[in-house]
Amino acid sequence: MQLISGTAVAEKVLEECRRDIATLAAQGRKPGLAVVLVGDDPASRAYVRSKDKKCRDLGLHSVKLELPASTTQEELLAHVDALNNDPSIHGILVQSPPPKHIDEAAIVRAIDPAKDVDGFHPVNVAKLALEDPTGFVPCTPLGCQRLLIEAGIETSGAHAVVVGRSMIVGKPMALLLMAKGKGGDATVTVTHSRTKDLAAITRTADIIIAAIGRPHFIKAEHVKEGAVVIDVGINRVDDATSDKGYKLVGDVAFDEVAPKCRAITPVPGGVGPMTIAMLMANTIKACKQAAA
Ligand SMILES: Nc1nc(=O)c2c([nH]1)NC[C@@H]1CN(c3ccc(C(=O)N[C@@H](CCC(=O)O)C(=O)O)cc3)C=[N+]21
Repeated sequence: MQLISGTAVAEKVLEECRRDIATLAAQGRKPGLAVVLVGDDPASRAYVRSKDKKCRDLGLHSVKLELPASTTQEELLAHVDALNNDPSIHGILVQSPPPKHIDEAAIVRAIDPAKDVDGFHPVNVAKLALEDPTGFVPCTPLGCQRLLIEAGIETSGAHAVVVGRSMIVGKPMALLLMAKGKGGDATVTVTHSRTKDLAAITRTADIIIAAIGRPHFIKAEHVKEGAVVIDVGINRVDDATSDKGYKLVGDVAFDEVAPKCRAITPVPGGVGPMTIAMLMANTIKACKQAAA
C-alpha cells in the first residue's frame, strides 16, 4: 500500500510557485490574492489563516478581508467590485459558505472571471467543460488530479468513480478525469446520495474520489482490492483527547480501507494541503495571464 503524501506533493507545487514568483519579480510583478470571509465560522477562519500564512511564506501579496456576519449583499458586491478593479489583486476568493442571507451564486457571478481563482464562475465552469486551458479549475479537484499524476497512477482507460456531485469538487473532478491528456482519459462514473447500491458501483472502481462530506462513509465493502482512493473529506469530529477538542477525519474509513488499496491519501496531510497549493498556483497563473 502506497500512502500518497499531499504534504510532500504540495511542497513540490509550492517550489514551482516560488520559481514562478522569482521570474515575475524580475519583471517587476507580484501576484496578489484577496480572500474574503463573511462571518466567523471557526473552520473557515482556520482555512483563511493558513492561506494567508502560505501567501506570506511565498512572497505573494495577500489581502484578507474579514467582514461581519451582518454584511449585506450590496456591501459584499461593493467589496468584490473594488477588488475586480484593483490591479494589485490577481485572484479573488470569497470563502464558502457565506451566511444564509447572502446570494452566493450572485457573488460568484460578480467576480471577474479572470480573477476567479476558485474556478466557480460560469465562464470558468464552461472553460473546464470545453477543455480551454485559459480557464481556472477549482483548487481541490485540480489538487486531486495532480496527486494522481505525481503518485504515478495511470488514469487513462481507468474506471474512476466520483462519489459526490458538488459544484466545488464532484462535478469538476469528473470533468477533469474525463478530459483528454495527462491525469484524464478515464472512464468516469459520478455517484451521489440518490445512487442505488453505491457499493456495487464503487467496487468496480480502479480509482475512487470520495467527496461526500460525511465522516468515514466509504468502508472496506465499497472498495475492490488494488484500488486507488483519494479522500477529499475534511470533517471535524469531537475528540476529547485532542487539545483542540476535535480531530479531522476524511470521508473514508482509513483503517479498514487502506489495507485493500494500491494507494490512498490520508486526512490530514492529503488533499487539504494540495487545495492551498493549487490556489497559489492559480493566483500565479492569473497574474501571468493579466500581463499577457
Ligand atoms: N471559496 C472557497 N474556496 C475554497 O477552497 C474553500 C472554501 N471556499 N471554503 C472551505 C473549503 C475548505 N478548504 C480547505 C482547504 C485546505 C485545508 C487543509 O489544508 N487542511 C489540512 C489540515 C488543516 C488543519 O489541521 O486544520 C489537511 O487536510 O491536512 C482544509 C480545508 C477550502 N475551502
